[in-house]
Amino acid sequence: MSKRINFDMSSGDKDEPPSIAGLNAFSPSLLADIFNQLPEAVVVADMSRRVVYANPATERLFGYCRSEMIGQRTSLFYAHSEDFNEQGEQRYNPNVNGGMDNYRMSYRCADGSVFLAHTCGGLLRDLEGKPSGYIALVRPSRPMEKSIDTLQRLHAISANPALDRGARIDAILALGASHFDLPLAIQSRIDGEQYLVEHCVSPDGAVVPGARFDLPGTYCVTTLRAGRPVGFHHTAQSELKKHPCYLNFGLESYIGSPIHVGGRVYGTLNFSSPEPCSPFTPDDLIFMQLLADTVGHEIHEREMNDQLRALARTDELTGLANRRAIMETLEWQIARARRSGLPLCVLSMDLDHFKQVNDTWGHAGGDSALRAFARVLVRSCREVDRCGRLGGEEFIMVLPDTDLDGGRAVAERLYDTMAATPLQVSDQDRITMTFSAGLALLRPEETVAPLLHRVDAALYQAKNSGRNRLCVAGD
Ligand SMILES: Nc1nc2c(ncn2[C@@H]2O[C@H](COP(=O)(O)OP(=O)(O)OP(=O)(O)O)[C@@H](O)[C@H]2O)c(=O)[nH]1
Repeated sequence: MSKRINFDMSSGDKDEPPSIAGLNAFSPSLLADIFNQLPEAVVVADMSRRVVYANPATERLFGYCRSEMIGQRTSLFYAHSEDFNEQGEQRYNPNVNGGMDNYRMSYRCADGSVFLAHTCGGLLRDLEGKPSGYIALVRPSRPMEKSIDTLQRLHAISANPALDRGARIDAILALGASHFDLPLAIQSRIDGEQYLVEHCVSPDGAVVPGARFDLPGTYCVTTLRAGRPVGFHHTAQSELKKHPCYLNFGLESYIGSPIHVGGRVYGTLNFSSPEPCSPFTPDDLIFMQLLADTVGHEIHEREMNDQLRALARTDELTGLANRRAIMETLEWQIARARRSGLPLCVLSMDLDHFKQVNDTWGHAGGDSALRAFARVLVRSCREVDRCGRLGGEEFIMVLPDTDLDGGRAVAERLYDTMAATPLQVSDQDRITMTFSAGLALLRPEETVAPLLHRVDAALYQAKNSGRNRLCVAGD
């Protein structure tokens, strides 16, 4: 049968904290067991403020081993000696009436770095109520609950169908900035020695998407060299104090990770601040990796979607725009020409006697000729022109800001190039091929279908009147 214990939690007075008298008798090692497991640093000092106990979390947080702390004055931990004196007046003296108290304090680690932390501390009294010493619990800035909360938020962002991929990355940056309590958040793409900001959270607007920096001038060069998450919480106190990023931007604290996309290093995710912060824990670095992996996944998905979209709009054989893509371009260019009042021409082309190529050199020979013709088209047009393959041996060119004279000039150039460029149909053979073409100028108020109808009619006319020629569409 289990032993019943009276924890005596029900103090009659609601303002009094519950008593835990009896617990010690139940388990004398209880307090030590708890202190050993706590993520908070627990320091107990005697009446002269010399350390008599420090738990394992104190060693981790401050970087001293226990023997270096025991017997030392607690001034060892303070960043500023005046704080030690002030706390001695306010809290850590036998004359204070209150018990434990919560406050924030700047501390200094064994390596000289400084951090801010929440502290709960005050006077201890013995069983007779006489002052016996002092205790302080120093809480690292990110307790476990905060990490769980951040994880839940991260999941909510990734699973939110209302957010597009860019909005998700922005939301992850904001989440990471709040998690680490570092105001500047950047997702970068690395392009050679260039650091390109793709997404950022920058409270003062000092960094904007599209900004470029030399990679060696950023802390991320360190992260990329390490190939894993890296964090430093007080640059002035570290070997990075001569780093150009510190000299130019004065960023005291930084945590960052490489972003991997499809097995390659894409860029970095990083959070930073002009202020020093609490030292980063191993958990922080794991968390950093998790955020960077999530961003990497979003970028990978975006790239795959872009590739799929491009594939759905590309003619597989020639790499030109396919019918669907060229129709969209035409719609868009017609709307643009209406707004601008500038002319728009469409040139439709069909290789002559193409069937004979297939019959002589086989389908592969015909495919080779189609690819070679596509290359001629791409080489002959301006960047703003769009070439497409409608199917079979029929091709089209959309020529913005081009009148009929301009369209004729394009066609003539193509005829000259084709006459001078035999197309490859097999390993050994190249043949000179001709094509027939129809040209039409967009009329006011005309839409895609009637325009294409007129171009087709002109092409048909070119075929019927002997091939290897251009006919211009009339009414
Ligand atoms: N190799 C290859 N042949 C294709 C492709 N698409 C259509 N063809 C062939 O292209 C040929 C078109 O023949 P026709 O419509 O008679 O045209 P043509 O021989 O060029 O004659 P004209 O246009 O009147 O000068 C057919 O043999 C089709 O099978 C393709 O993607 N690859």
